[in-house]
Amino acid sequence: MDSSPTVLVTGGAGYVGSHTVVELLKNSCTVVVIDNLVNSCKGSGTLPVCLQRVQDITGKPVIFYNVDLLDSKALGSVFEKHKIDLVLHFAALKAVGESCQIPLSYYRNNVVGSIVLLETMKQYNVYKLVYSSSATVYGTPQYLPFTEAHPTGQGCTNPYGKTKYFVEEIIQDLVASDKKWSAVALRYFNPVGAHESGRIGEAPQGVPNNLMPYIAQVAVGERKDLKVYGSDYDTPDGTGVRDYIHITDLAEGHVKAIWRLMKQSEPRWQAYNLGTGQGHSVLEVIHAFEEVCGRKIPYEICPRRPGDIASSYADPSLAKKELNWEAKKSLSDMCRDMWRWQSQNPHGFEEEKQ
Ligand SMILES: NC(=O)c1ccc[n+]([C@@H]2O[C@H](COP(=O)([O-])OP(=O)(O)OC[C@H]3O[C@@H](n4cnc5c(N)ncnc54)[C@H](O)[C@@H]3O)[C@@H](O)[C@H]2O)c1
Ligand SMILES: O=c1ccn([C@@H]2O[C@H](COP(=O)(O)OP(=O)(O)O[C@H]3O[C@H](CO)[C@H](O)[C@H](O)[C@H]3O)[C@@H](O)[C@H]2O)c(=O)[nH]1
Repeated sequence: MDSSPTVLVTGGAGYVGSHTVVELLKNSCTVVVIDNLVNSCKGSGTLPVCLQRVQDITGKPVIFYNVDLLDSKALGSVFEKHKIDLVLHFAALKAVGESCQIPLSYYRNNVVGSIVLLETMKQYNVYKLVYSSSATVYGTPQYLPFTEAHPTGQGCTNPYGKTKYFVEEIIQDLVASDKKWSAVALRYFNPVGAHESGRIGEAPQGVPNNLMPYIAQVAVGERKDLKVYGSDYDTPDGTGVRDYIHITDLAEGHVKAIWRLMKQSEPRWQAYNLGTGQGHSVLEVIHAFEEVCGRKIPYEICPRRPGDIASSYADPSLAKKELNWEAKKSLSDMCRDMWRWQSQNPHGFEEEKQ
């Protein structure tokens, strides 16, 4: 990195945020995290456990504030205390099923929360933003692989997905309104795995919604068997195909995005796909996981999960061209690191909770 910016990371105690903080510290950034801990590890000291472990991994300090995005006064006081150069905005609620039950909470937290953040940034003359978006904004594929030019918003079937789309639109309007702003939306495909140290990883509260954490909990004996949602899709083996991406590769994509924003002279908006470009079926993931953990993953074939699509994978070439980023790690690497994290921390960060 040319210079070493001070980066505000919203939601930095979460899964993607904590892994990205490691990469930021490795790249000599000063990191200020805000998180209200609604979906993260807790802690006994001044730092949540996951960020204590980030400090152990990197040997560098993390500045942390337990602040809710919706609390504009508390948020403003963080901007008062630190000269922020750029914001990475991860904080959001992300459970698809829950978003259908409590949509207003999702719109308030993810959309209003983002607006409060953008207003505060403007108030403190901070105009550079990296936004955590999702391949979910593409909805049902009109073609594959998804390019950034694929239509967005039309097939978003749940409130969570709509919040990701709406915030992208809000940011684009803002960038168009004032040339001081520049923003990058990173559209993640399916982030999985854990830091190679096995010290930080994804720790879902309750029953995992996503495939890889569920498989890992079956492997470690926390759950009996996996339900495979559908075997009659139009895919090579009939099960759903996704573009799984190692969390460390994803985290590195954020550093590349920062680099670009720091250098960029023209104000602009750009979305980038962060994926490997390769799809893997549910059965392929199960078998890859069995290889690394040396255990059988019992599963049963069940009906399709409502709202699921058959296949989703990225064309990641724009990120390679413009960010000089590409995913390096294989499905086997993802499973190996996931297994190390899960087997060393069968209850996530819980042992160290108060
Ligand atoms: N993990 C995925 O599969 C995935 C895929 C696509 C996009 N994303 C996006 O990436 C971002 C991070 O996802 P994640 O998997 O790390 O989720 P996560 O739940 O692990 O992390 C989000 C963090 O934000 C915090 N948070 C939520 N609302 C907040 C608020 N109002 N104020 C302060 N903090 C708040 C939570 O406590 C949590 O620590 C989200 O925006 C999500 O929509 C995630
Ligand atoms: O217990 C499970 C869980 C999942 N699956 C299957 O595994 C595949 C992956 O499912 P995930 O829930 O892990 O991931 P999704 O692609 O459905 O969704 C994730 O990626 C999307 C982006 O593409 C959105 O960001 C969304 O919020 C996020 O959960 C799908 O075919 C799904 O049907 C199972 O068979 N059993």
